[in-house]
Amino acid sequence: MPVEEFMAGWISGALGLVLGHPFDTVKLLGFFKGMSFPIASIAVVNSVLFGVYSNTLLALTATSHQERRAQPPSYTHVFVAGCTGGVLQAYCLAPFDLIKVRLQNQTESRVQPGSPQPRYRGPVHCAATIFQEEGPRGLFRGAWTLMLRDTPTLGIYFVTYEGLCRQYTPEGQNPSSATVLVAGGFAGIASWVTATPLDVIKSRMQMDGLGPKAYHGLLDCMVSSFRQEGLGVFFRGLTINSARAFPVNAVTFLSYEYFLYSWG
Ligand SMILES: C[N+](C)(C)CCCC[C@H](N)C(=O)O
Repeated sequence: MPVEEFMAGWISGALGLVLGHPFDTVKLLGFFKGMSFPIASIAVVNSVLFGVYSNTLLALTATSHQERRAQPPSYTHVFVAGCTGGVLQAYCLAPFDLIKVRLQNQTESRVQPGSPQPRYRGPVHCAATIFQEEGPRGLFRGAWTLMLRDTPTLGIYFVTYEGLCRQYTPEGQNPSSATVLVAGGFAGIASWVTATPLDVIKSRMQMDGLGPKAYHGLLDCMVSSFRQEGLGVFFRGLTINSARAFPVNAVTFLSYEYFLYSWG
């Protein structure tokens, strides 16, 4: 199994995340809360995504990354490979994402004297507490929704990227850096726009392990969120998600292509 894609995915994911940092902190309101942790986890997760994507394409089309410019795979194959990468990355992401969401939603301040002790003192303490209070399966709370969020939307991600690259690149050539940046940026936006409704629901499911249960499952969470807050609830965070998605994914794809090119 070719491993360069895993390595390129690893490094490019980390680079993309550094750029996304300011956007994530705005999204959080509490600056830097829960942010050191995703830097480490995104590298692992992105490596799984790109590695599985590329190796699935290899299995489907018998072409390596280098051969694919001359013999481009069909969009159906790109979509299926993206979805496959999406399923596995969601599974790896689930516990990290849960911890991030729990830390982000903590309102108690750690620094102000006299304020109540925060429930979680940091990512490791958070993981240990969830494990103790909610059991090992508790660490995968919301994983199913995360998988539903990421599977089709990562298919869309790679199809958008490939489609835009092909559109603006003469046949048989490698896309220019500018093309990769723009295609990567729009791939991120397309993926996040379609992922946002389930992203909202996913975070609510992840928070639901604390205190009395508010929802009986994914469908119940969707219906009651809709009833209480209207259709707009499914688009919460859409603007900030898209604004963040462009630079993060432009850099992710550029560095991914760059590393594969220079190694290959
Ligand atoms: C599928 N969904 C849109 C949720 C995630 C796309 C992941 C791409 C990148 N790691 C990023 O954080 O933007």
